[in-house]
Amino acid sequence: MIKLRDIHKAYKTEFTSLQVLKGIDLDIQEGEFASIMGSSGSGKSTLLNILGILDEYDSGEYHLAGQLMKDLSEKQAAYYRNQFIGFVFQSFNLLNFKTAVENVSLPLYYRKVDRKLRHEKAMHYLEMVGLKDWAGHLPTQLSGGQQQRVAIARSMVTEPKVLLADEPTGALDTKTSHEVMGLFQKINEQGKTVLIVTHEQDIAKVTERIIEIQDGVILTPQQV
Ligand SMILES: Nc1ncnc2c1ncn2[C@@H]1O[C@H](COP(=O)(O)OP(=O)(O)OP(=O)(O)O)[C@@H](O)[C@H]1O
Repeated sequence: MIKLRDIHKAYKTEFTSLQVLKGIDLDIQEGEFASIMGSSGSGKSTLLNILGILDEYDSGEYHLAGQLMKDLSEKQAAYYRNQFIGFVFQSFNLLNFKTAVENVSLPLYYRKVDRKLRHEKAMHYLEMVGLKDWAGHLPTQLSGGQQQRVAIARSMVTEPKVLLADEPTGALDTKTSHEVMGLFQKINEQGKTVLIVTHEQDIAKVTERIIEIQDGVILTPQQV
């Protein structure tokens, strides 16, 4: 599903260049449930943003579902992102003036899905995350864990093949974190490829595979 070869990425300003990814090689098979672990600044989010086609890389190759992701136009990038990727963020990124069901259905609005179908699908995914009865609530009326569930439902509503989550439990307490991880597990069991960035060992342990990143490279199993 995902194949990275010798990926390099630097953040450049006029006078400085910070090399963040220094030759990433990684294969993720369809249906995997994996986490990317590493200390702060090791390049986890940078890597996830490249995987999610939210950012570009400088050199190397990224193949998503057999397709090389390089020099894409805005339109092409949006196409692959919409087609393949769901994204969940640490800070939920919900619209506070929209209800839970409106938040979940928003990606379908952008896809010009008609109102009735949008609502049906959004309700289906809200039910999947256990929030059917909270559909009419605003994010501010929900707990952090509930808000993250809404965000997960929103990421699933377009039926992506790959779900990427950047520190999805970073703003949650331990109990709620494990409930949210249980939800990712359930989503993975339904056949989705799920990749989670975390710096917490006990969160990573929930996944089937832990990928360790250190100073811009992935450690081999022998190094971990
Ligand atoms: N847009 C940017 N412009 C310049 N430097 C950046 C940018 N984004 C990240 N960096 C720098 O790149 C390095 C890696 O950042 P990244 O966010 O990928 O690390 P991380 O492993 O996800 O860290 P954390 O766990 O703290 O989120 C850091 O030194 C960071 O300051």
